[in-house]
Amino acid sequence: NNENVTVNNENNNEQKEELPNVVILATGGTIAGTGSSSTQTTGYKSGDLGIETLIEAVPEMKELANITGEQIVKVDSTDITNEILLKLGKRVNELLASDDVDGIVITHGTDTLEETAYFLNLVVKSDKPVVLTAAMRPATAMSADGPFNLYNAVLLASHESSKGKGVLVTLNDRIASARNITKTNTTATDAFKSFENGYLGAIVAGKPYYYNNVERLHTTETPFDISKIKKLPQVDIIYGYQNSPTYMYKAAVQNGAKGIIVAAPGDGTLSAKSVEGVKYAMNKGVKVVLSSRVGTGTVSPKEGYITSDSLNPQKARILLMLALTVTNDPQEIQSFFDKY
Ligand SMILES: NC(=O)C[C@H](N)C(=O)O
Repeated sequence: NNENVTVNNENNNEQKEELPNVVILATGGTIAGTGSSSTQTTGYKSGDLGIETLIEAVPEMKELANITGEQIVKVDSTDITNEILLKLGKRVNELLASDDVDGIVITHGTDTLEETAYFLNLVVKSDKPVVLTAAMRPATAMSADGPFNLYNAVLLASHESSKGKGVLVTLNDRIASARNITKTNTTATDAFKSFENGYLGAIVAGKPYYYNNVERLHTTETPFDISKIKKLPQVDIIYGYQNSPTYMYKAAVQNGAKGIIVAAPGDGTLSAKSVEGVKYAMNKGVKVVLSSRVGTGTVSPKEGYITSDSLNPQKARILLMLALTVTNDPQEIQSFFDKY
């Protein structure tokens, strides 16, 4: 059983008083992935290595912080479930409530990293740094990107200047807000891009440089309290395309969806058949949010519909799940999309 293993990189009397205390929560992904050769960069085993091995691989982190590690789960990020999100969010809040923890790093798979990052951005109740990092190349690959990304994440998590900026994501020496970062490439090491106000900053010569502020509200500024939530409402995403049928909306409703995100072809545009599906779902009390499959841009307001602002479908799903834990009022839900 690899869950909740706690390892310290130093025994306690070697912990340095003057250094901040950073906890690394490991969830799996390619950063913990292993292949059969140094040139294997696809088809490797995701989430294979434990947190101890990740920490041992980057002894330089000990100069930055006293490091403790915990294994939350060991999965490919496509297997991160709502239950895991809740477990992770609750653990982060529990740790940050302690005076002995100054910051948190989360290692994660890249495929759904933006979903977990945005979830935490909405539910963490602290202004201490929470930083997600990942890798595009497995730990066994030549020029693996994981170790330096992990080092940079610990650097950010232990830095005063990272406080109060919401949940951060770092890969490739860049610092991004969880709100704006997204994966844009299947395999390249520069897969992550930050849209809207771009990156918050960069890490240069071992120092974070912040240039932009986060305008959207986050962490302590949201009403979402997961401490007592056992299950998140089911929200599904339905793609829009030429000739798309209505039955997927019916299937979602019949299978218990409380919310549906439409990954619409353009600016929240719906085909006649999609409108039929959306109306069917809305008549059953299901909340429908129009997002876009385009990848960038804001969905403009539409009379009678909730729109996702600039949140892509997978992030809109995260916000709608949380919104439905506090309200069923479409106008209030829209106000969350306008603010967060
Ligand atoms: N680069 C990665 O981490 C991809 C992997 N499939 C994951 O998301 O867990």
